[in-house]
Amino acid sequence: MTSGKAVLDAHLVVRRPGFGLDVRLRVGPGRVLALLGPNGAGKSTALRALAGLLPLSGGHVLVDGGDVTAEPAERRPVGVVFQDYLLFPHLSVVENVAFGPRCQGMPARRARRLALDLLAEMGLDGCAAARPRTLSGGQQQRVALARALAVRPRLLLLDEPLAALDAHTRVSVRAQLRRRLAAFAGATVLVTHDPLEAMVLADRVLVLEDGAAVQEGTPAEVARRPRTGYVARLVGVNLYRGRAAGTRVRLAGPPGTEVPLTVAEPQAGTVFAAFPPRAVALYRDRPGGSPRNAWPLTVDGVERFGDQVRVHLTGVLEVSADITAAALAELALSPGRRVWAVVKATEVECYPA
Ligand SMILES: Nc1ncnc2c1ncn2[C@@H]1O[C@H](COP(=O)(O)OP(=O)(O)OP(=O)(O)O)[C@@H](O)[C@H]1O
Repeated sequence: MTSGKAVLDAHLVVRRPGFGLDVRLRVGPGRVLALLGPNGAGKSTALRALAGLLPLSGGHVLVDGGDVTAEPAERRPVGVVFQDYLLFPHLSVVENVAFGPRCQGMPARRARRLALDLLAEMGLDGCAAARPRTLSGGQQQRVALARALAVRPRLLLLDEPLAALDAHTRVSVRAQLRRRLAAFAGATVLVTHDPLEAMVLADRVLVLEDGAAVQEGTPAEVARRPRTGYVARLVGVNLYRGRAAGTRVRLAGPPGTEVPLTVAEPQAGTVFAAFPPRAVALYRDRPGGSPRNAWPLTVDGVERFGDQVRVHLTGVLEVSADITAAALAELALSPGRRVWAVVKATEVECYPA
């Protein structure tokens, strides 16, 4: 969000030898922001700074307009779900959930009642007396979420919330988590390096690389118009930079060369041009009808995904193409083979850089 009342308004500056984080975050009521980025980008550092577990070198953290920058973790209206949940192994599930409210001074009976209500909401009533380690990964994740919500936070922080789960469990827990987050009235910041998790769970995505925000937008905007090679690879699109004059774009090719590209909508100046691998058609010989975006390239590698095949091509451009297994056999593609790659102008997304 860019205007209106923010639950979270933060400028996080952290400096340590060899690494600097400098990022601004605004999240409105009921909204979910995903911090997406590669290993070492600073995602966990940002989350720990928001939680008050790491001092800031500069900047501020405002929650509902109140300055909590100098407040210790336990005095902030913040609930945290850590990557490996960090449930207390010697406490029962209900005691785990009641722990935060007890620390805040709530009488034991009320804290227990609140914890039982939260567990019931999460479909965990039957597990209240159990020890956390006897639960499944998905159940532990829900206990961790209930524990974070028990302190009635205004800001919910989730660190790689699904990373500890196996792929099968992750799908169902992701859907449940999405529903829980939709019901939460405060602001949520979640950290992930899984683009699907960011796309499914968040309203907005902020991409962090090397301690700085390189892109922010809705999941659809980020996926459709990536602005860095990291994002393009994540969402699986071919991304180039070039200079546009009308519908003609000159892409930077190998050093000292330019590769012409035709796009559908006129543009001017420095642009990004992106197209998905499924938009690339491959031919053994130069196709007739002289399509304008046709490049002779060399097959560099072939990967199979079920009955789809991703072909990596090199030459004047690096291009990924998705074709069917049948097309792969028909074209007899293998590394080193020369092919023509063709992309329609209407398939290219072109936007200012
Ligand atoms: N406690 C620490 N002390 C010193 N340096 C640290 C500490 N924790 C992380 N770093 C360094 O700070 C930088 C940012 O790390 P951070 O863990 O925030 O990145 P991340 O985006 O969360 O990565 P990952 O996805 O691997 O968890 C990295 O260079 C990392 O090596």
